[in-house]
Formats: sequence, C-alpha cells, structure tokens
Amino acid sequence: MPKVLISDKLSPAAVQIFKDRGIEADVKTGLPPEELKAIIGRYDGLAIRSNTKVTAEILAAATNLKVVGRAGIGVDNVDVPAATARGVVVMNTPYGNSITTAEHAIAMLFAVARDIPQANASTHAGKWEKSKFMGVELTAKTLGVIGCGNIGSIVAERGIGLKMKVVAYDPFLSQERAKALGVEKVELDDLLSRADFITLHTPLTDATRNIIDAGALAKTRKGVRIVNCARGGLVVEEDLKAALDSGHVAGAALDVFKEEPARSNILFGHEKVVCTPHLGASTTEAQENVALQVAEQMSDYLLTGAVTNAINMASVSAEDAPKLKPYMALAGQLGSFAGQLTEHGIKAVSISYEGQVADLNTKPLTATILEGLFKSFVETVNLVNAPVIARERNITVTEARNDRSCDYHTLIRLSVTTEQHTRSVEGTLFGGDKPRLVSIKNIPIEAEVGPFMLYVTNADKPGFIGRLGTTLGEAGVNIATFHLGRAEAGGDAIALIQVDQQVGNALLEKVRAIPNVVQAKAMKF
Ligand SMILES: NC(=O)c1ccc[n+]([C@@H]2O[C@H](COP(=O)([O-])OP(=O)(O)OC[C@H]3O[C@@H](n4cnc5c(N)ncnc54)[C@H](O)[C@@H]3O)[C@@H](O)[C@H]2O)c1
Ligand SMILES: O=C(O)CC[C@@H](O)C(=O)O
Repeated sequence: MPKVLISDKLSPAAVQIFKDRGIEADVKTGLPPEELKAIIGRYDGLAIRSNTKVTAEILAAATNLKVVGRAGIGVDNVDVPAATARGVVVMNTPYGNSITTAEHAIAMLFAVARDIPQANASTHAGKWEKSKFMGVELTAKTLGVIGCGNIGSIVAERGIGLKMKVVAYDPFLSQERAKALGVEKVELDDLLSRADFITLHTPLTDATRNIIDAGALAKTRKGVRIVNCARGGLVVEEDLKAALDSGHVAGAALDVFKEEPARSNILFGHEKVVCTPHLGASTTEAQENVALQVAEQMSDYLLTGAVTNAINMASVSAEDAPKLKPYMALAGQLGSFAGQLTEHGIKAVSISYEGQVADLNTKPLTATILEGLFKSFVETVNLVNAPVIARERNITVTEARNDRSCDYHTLIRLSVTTEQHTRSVEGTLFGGDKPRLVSIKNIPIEAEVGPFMLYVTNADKPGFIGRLGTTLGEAGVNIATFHLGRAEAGGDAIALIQVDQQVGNALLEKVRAIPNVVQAKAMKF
C-alpha cells in the first residue's frame, strides 16, 4: 500500500480521499527540516502547501518518493530541478484557488483605497478619527494588471465590473485574449505611467524578480497604490518603503513577502501599508478544492500512473494510463535496445508513431524511449529527467505520427543518429499487449525481448545457427527463444536470442570467433 505524508495544513478531505483510494496518509505538520529528512524515506508521496520546503537535501533522503503534490499554485518551495533529477513528479493544482486569490486582491484594492484596516483599528481603539481616513474611489480609475493569467484575468474581469479601466502587461497574453477580457494590452512602462492601482499576478521568475523596484516606482504616477498577492520577491520592499515614505506611493497592500513566514519586515507598522499573512488562497472553498484535487491527482499517479498538472512531466490521463501501459513496455525495450547498441555520441533521435499508437498521448512514450536509450550512459536518468538530459546534451528529438495502417496495426520506429551512422529499430504489440521487435537495422525479425539477450549480426551463410547453438550449449547457456532475420538470402543477417542467464565476456569472444559473425553483444532488459 503506498504511503503519503501530508506535511502542511490541508483540508481533512484530502486524508479521506487517500484512505478511500487505499493509500495510507500520515499528517505531520510543521516538522523542522531535520525531522522531515529523517522520516521522508518512508513515503511514496508528499502533499504540501507553501510551508514545507522541499529542498535538494530533503529529496536526497526521500529514497521512495515518487510524487510531490502542491495543494496550490506556486511551487517555489520545491526544488523542481532536484526532484526532476531524482524522477520525482511535482504536481500542483493550478485553478483550485484562483477565484479566492483574485477576490483577495480585490479586497486588498478596496482596503488600500479606503484605509479599511487602519480605520478599523482606530475605531476599535475608540478614536473616531473620521477626518483622518480620506479614501479614493475605484470607479473610473486605471487598474494595471501585471501578469494576466488565471488569477490576473479574474482580477481584470472583476476590475472591469467595478467600472475600472484595466490595462495589462503580460508578454504571453495574446491580443485576442486581451480583447476577449476587455483589457488593453500594454508594455510595462506604459502600465506604470498610467495606472492608479497596480496589482501583481506573475510567478516569481528571473524575469519578474524585483519587477517593482526603485526604477519602476519612479515611472509610476504620484499617488499610485500597489497590491501584491502573488509572490514577495516581485517587489523590492526597501524601494517600496522609500516611495511610501516620500509620499509618491499612496499605499500598498501586501499578502506576500520576500521572507516568509514574515515575523518582521521593514514595511510592518507603516501607516500606509495593509498586510495579510499570505492569505490569498485561504478560503474554505479554495482549500477544499486544492486538497481534494491534490489528493486525487497524487492517488491517481501512485495507483494508476495517471499524471495531471505535473510541472516536470507530460500529463497522462487516467483513461490513457491503462492504454499506454503495454506501449510503455515496448517503448522502454526499443530505447534500451538502441541504447545498448550505441557506442558513439548521439546527435539525434527520431521517433515515429504509426497506426493505432499515433492516436495516443505519445509524450510519455517518448520520455520512456529516451529513458531506455540514455540508461546505458547516464546512471541517473529517469522518466522525468530524460527529455531534460536530451536538451542539455543538444540531442535533437523529433516525433512524427502517422495514423495510416502500415504492415502492423500499430508500430513505433526509433532511429538514433550518432557521429557514425543512423540505426533504426521498430516494435509493435502482438495481441494488443505483447511487445515484439519487428525490425532491426531495417532487417525484419519478430522477437520477444527477455531479461537476458544475445544479439548477433552475421553474414547469412550455412552452418552459423548450428555453431552458435553448440557454442552456447557447451558453455551451459540455455536458449529460451531464437529469432532470426536477414536482409536477403546470403546478405546481412541478425539473430536475437533470449537466454536464461547473462552471457559473459569469455563466451562472447567464442561467439565472435564463429565464422561469418560480425558483431556479438550481450544485452540486459
Ligand atoms: N497569495 C496567494 O495565496 C496566492 C494564491 C495563488 C497563487 N498565487 C500566486 O499568484 C501568481 C499567479 O498565479 P496564476 O495562477 O495566475 O498563474 P498563471 O501562470 O496562470 O499566470 C501568470 C501569468 O504571468 C505571466 N507572466 C510570466 N512572466 C511574466 C513577465 N515577465 N511579465 C509579465 N507577466 C508574466 C504569464 O504569462 C501568465 O499569464 C503565482 O505567483 C502564484 O504563485 C498566490
Ligand atoms: O497554500 C497557501 O496558502 C498559499 C497558496 C498560494 O501561494 C499558491 O501559490 O497557490
């Protein structure tokens, strides 16, 4: 039974889902890193929110971990490259808290426009400072949305509903989408110079870190108000404080901070700053949504191999997972076969999916082929990092699909180009689920792959099969299956023999000494 650790506060609905799906779930929140490190090796899955830091060190100790599920959007508390390198799938729940967070941003807009928290504190203190809190209207003001994705676009729609003019800066926002939303797509400087209110909704990346710094603030209108419900590192807090102190910025509403949990911050106590402790996603509805979603996604992955909303791997639906299973086995065999025959640097990999397989989601198959291919050279390769390794090594990977019927109802062809030559191997499924190699180096064959194989290429001359059988027999190696193929009578021939034990080097030398043998290779699958 798979085991999952829930290390941040998640709705109890998540525990129930794990239980219902037959997964053991332990809830241990607020663990110091050392304690998490000590126990993480016991778990197949880790469900988190933003508190748990899934560092490379934690991942190194997570020897059984297969999946990290983030109940929420941002995965900046997860070392995704380290997870990828270890074959751990990282998934999030991209839509479950979008409305809630957008509503928080709108609440913050009102709060900062009308000094609501400050007025609340003053009134509770019995001060009745009616003239102190003079606000501004939102109606007819310009709202600048930086980052117009899931949350930014909901904020934009709500802003339009509040009769604001909305301008958006998002290099990845199409003009069509901007038009459909009713926002004006602008450049950052234009937004900065026009907006009365600026609201941030981008992820924290190298391009967005410190996007609101002294330089950007200098381009804003005097009296601008800034809302950040995305990530702390987007705003340079010292620069914002200076602009608030000078009166250039009239107010700021911040849900997120550079250092979290933020027990102290230079903006705390500033009379023009409204703060909440990263509450953007904190509604019962959103927490129920993300907890249910993450538990379902993690259970699906652990129990069926279905992958949804993964940051570092192609998605596989629960419907596709069983259909893909026999193809995954075939893809692994093709990749591994080609990898074991490859002796020079790989320059390009070309994969062709023909017939029935062309209708499936082939991304996971390509990852499986690459994993099999690289396994002979890269010890740490896995399904998750195989495409990354190909990119890092400048190996061109091309995929083609052709749903026309070929000689086989379904076929995968893998061609590997090295510095020396291009070699192809093809495979199909017999009876819908039994992988078979059907062509090697364009020579037809029908071979079942077993754990130990002997691959021989030879000139097609009489006497070869008998001598090979005798050589193996004399060495006490039992033959399980024997498959032959040849390009033409008397031409290039291949033999793929399944044996009951690994063929050692001494025996390989004897096989190579048989007349007409060109190459002999022991293989493991
Ligand atoms: N405060 C909270 O509790 C809370 C809750 C949920 C999400 N968030 C955060 O809100 C942010 C947005 O979430 P989302 O679901 O809308 O994400 P999203 O991926 O749907 O949208 C992000 C948008 O930012 C845009 N973008 C990327 N780089 C940009 C750049 N350099 N300049 C301008 N735009 C850029 C993208 O094109 C995209 O449209 C994330 O950082 C997320 O972690 C915070
Ligand atoms: O889990 C939370 O409370 C914060 C979530 C939010 O930051 C997110 O990125 O989804």
